[in-house]
Amino acid sequence: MAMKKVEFQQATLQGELVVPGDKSISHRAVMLGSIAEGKTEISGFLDGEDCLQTVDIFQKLGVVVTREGTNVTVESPGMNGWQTPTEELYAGNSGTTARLMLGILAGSRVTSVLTGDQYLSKRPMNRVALPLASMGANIAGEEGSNLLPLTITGGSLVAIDYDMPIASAQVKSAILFAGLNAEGTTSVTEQTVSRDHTERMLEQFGASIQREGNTVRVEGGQSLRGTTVKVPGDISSAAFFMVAAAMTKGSAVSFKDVGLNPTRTGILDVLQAMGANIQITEQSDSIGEPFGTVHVSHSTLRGTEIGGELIPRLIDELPIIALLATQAEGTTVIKNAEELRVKETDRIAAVTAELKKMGAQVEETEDGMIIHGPTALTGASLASYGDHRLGMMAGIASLITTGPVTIDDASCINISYPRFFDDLEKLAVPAITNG
Ligand SMILES: O=C(O)C1=C[C@@H](OP(=O)(O)O)[C@@H](O)[C@H](O)C1
Ligand SMILES: C=C(OP(=O)(O)O)C(=O)O
Repeated sequence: MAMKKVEFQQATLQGELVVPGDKSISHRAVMLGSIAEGKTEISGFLDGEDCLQTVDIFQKLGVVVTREGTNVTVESPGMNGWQTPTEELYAGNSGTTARLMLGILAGSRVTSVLTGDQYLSKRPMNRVALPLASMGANIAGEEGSNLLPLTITGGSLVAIDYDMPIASAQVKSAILFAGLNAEGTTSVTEQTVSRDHTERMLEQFGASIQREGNTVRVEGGQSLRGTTVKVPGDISSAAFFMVAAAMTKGSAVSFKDVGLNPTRTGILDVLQAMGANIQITEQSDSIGEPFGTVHVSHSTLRGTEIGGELIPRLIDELPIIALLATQAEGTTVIKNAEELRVKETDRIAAVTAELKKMGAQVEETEDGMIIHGPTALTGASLASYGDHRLGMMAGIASLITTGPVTIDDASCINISYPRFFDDLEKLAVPAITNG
């Protein structure tokens, strides 16, 4: 437990920030690099706990993964050359690791046991285990449980056509990974489009996939070859400081080389709809993923409605968006976000409870929140629930509260943004020196 007191006395944020590498892309680069035969060189890798857990799992499978800071090299014999692990494969707090590994291990030649921390062990795995079972996967829980720990006995799989009942890139990716090893052509159809990093990266590794409308098809039996992956900055991490810059007077921050994949940029749409000043420059997609520099500066904000197809495009940003809404004039409605209830914690209940402790006017609904603003917030003792996004929301809240914010356990922030407080201190200029 690392309790942390944060006091910024209504600071202003100014300067330039290079946020850490994208978490979703970092996981997938190590996964595909390990499935592929040969050498994969990754730069800009996120050295947060979640992605390091993915590295550790492949090392236990006999893949040589070496890391020097944010440069990672993966040397693999290809997935048919993996060794049966002698230890359990521990996914830590990472839902992405657990769900995607189920899809990968199901079609491998090894038997393994996948485990997770106390939070991950409560998160639903049936969303992947059931469609994988219909492909012939052998995944078994303890005494009939469908939660982690799960034993996966790799074996031959058959293709399926899967209509996704929920918008989840983790489910889509798990099925596509399994489809790579299945007999026939697997298709996944989404009602609402979720992040498409898996599809993009499969192509980078030499796989042939077909994308038609909301359907992706992958033919089984393809072999992948190692490649070079450049990971852009994580817009989900940048979102915390984007919100901070938008809501604190006098702030102006530039985010360099941040990922701008359209399936991830819902935060920019919301900031714009709320009246924030945003400019995007230096755009490029030379690395298989669009990226660029985003400039955000303070302005008066108004409430907005967030729901429908926008939700998967900003799902991890909703805790910090809820804080932003407390500073906007009028009402912000967040709906269709019931997926928040099965993240690292129930993020609807947790965000509502923590914002209320600071005096926010926020109401919990079944599938979201209703927030009225603007409200002056007061410092409070906040809980992170072991959830990195809650911990960072509390850290950013300290910029606008009168009095300090105390976070019961801030160590969970290392899951996705180990340098979070360093970056916060680097950008913060005490209001008093700014006049
Ligand atoms: O595929 C991914 O990398 C992720 C997908 C999302 O989860 P769901 O697929 O459960 O929506 C997101 O919340 C998570 O942080 C990362
Ligand atoms: C939900 C998240 O991640 P995961 O599902 O990988 O634990 C997140 O990073 O906010």
